[in-house]
Amino acid sequence: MSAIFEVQQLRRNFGGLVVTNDVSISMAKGDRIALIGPNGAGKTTFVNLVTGNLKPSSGSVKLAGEDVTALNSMQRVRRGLVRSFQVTRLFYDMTPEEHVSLAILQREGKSGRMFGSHAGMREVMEETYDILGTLGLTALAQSRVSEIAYGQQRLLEIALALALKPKVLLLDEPAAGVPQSDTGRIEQALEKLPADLAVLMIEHDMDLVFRFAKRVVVLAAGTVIFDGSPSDVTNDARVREAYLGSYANAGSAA
Ligand SMILES: Nc1ncnc2c1ncn2[C@@H]1O[C@H](COP(=O)(O)OP(=O)(O)OP(=O)(O)O)[C@@H](O)[C@H]1O
Repeated sequence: MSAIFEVQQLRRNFGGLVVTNDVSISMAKGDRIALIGPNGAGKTTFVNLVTGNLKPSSGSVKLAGEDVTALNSMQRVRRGLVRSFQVTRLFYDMTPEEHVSLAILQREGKSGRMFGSHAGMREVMEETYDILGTLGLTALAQSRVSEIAYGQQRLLEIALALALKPKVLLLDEPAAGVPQSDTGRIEQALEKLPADLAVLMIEHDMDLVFRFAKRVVVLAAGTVIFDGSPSDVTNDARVREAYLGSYANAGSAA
């Protein structure tokens, strides 16, 4: 199958430090990939390079065959390369329904005006409730964000990303800060993401990684040291070494 998303030889130096070392990753429609690695491996830097928040020293990013390396992050979003929003960008006095419908209107370049037409409004509301349903948020559609649990706020971030109609969705630690008792809800929501959407997830919660991912890519010191099946990753000698090294150095690991 042809790649919907192709990163080739992406490299980023900070002074003499190579933080992203010629990373290549290719994704087809419907892929479910987890990007893991010890603390400081370069995962966040990689996502920032891919989204256009950071300029690479060399290498390229292609989306649906188009080279987007020279485009800024908004231009990439418009073409379908979307990263989940951060909870800090939610408005606590607004409802999930308002957040998602406004994101759809923004995508359509119609911020607010479409509410003038009944047909237009109905379409926006149908799409809003489809997306909220996918993420299990329908019952909370009209609650204030300040009243809903943190795990559900994180699901709303993903809802906002879906409202932008992504081809490729980058999820930055969707379970971070979520109590263990609520991670099942995140897992169920991720299972219901559109089947043809390509999803790359950075996550430290290994249970979630193993349940979600069909493929795991491991970064260590900016380099891809493993790209393969979840069943093989735990037995890979380089991966074990990278994690053991990070335990020894930092006392913790992803
Ligand atoms: N702007 C910068 N200038 C210099 N060094 C940087 C900069 N940004 C990141 N680094 C370094 O790049 C390395 C990778 O950092 P990055 O945050 O991408 O790792 P990470 O895998 O996301 O880590 P974590 O899992 O802890 O979030 C680290 O050594 C970090 O100190």
